[in-house]
Amino acid sequence: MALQIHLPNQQLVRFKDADRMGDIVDREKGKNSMLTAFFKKNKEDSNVRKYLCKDFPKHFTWNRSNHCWRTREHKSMIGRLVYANPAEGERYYLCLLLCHITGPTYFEDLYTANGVLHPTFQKAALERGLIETDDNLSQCLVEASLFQFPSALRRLFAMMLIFCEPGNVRKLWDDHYDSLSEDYRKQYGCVERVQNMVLIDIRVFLESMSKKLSDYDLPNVSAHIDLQSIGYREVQEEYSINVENEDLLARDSLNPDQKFVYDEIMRHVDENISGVFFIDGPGGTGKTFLYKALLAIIRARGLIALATATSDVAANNMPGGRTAHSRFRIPLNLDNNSMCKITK
Ligand SMILES: Nc1ncnc2c1ncn2[C@@H]1O[C@H](COP(=O)(O)OP(=O)(O)OP(=O)(O)O)[C@@H](O)[C@H]1O
Repeated sequence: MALQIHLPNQQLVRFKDADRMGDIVDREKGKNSMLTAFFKKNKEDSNVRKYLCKDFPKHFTWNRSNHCWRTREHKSMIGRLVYANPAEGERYYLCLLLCHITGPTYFEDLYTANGVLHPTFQKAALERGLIETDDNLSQCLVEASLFQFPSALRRLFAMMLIFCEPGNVRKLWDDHYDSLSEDYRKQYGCVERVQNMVLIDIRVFLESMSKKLSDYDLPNVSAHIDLQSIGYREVQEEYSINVENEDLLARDSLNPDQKFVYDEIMRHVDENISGVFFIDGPGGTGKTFLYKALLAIIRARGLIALATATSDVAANNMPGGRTAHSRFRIPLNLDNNSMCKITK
């Protein structure tokens, strides 16, 4: 049985389109979720406090109509918590705490570590030693700065923000600002401009992963900075894709079918004619080989070729490949008015 985990006052509420807001509130007011009922049970009965949240279903059954836990009489049941991804932030830390703390009676018990009430579950998890400090991230940036260009470091920094949830983003930024901005500091004298350029680079990476700079405790980009530079960065990113010699030479070893497609597409490029092509063939017949040859020749001419695929695995097979959702910022939930945002 999977236990639904939610942040304080964010339990799942089901309602029909026609339901009135007031009725929904009245109906849900006194209702316990699996989690709040778990707290309640712990509060009422000190004997059950020895169980972790995930083990609760082994000993209790969930009564759907009364929204409470009842002692399990017969069959055994294996419980589990619903999966939470580190990128979910606080919900992830709540799950982590619930996997280690027995008998909480309120959310406050989980916010508390070493007798201190912390403002976030993340801080409480950190104080309890359940997560590592940012030292490892900091160490990683120090190591990377020894052999990576600042542009790669900025990408790494953005990746850390998205996937590693640093506890103190501002400190990480302050500690590594010199390495993150090294190239811009050499080119430009204006301190404000350098900071803006570093932030805009990070913002581009974050936005390509559907995150915002404002989601993190980082300085703001000055309002007067040229917003076109975001588009400019994307163009720069495309121009910086390395063209492998092997892919350039692939043109000479295309088989007749591949050559036919290659010539047709390149004719459109050469004569600047728009066109849409659909290349199909059984697995292993050389479609990717052909795409690589096309991408290489177009990029070697100083033109931009965006390589996208619907899956990450397929995108990674092409140099500079990205998923279409990430590249064109395609919303996950589509309706008739959905639009993609990509700067031209
Ligand atoms: N003209 C060619 N000359 C030499 N090797 C080729 C040629 N075409 C394809 N190959 C090789 O054949 C193998 C399969 O090709 P590729 O991965 O391009 O196929 P695919 O059609 O994209 O497959 P899938 O649909 O499974 O992704 C690769 O190792 C590729 O390098």
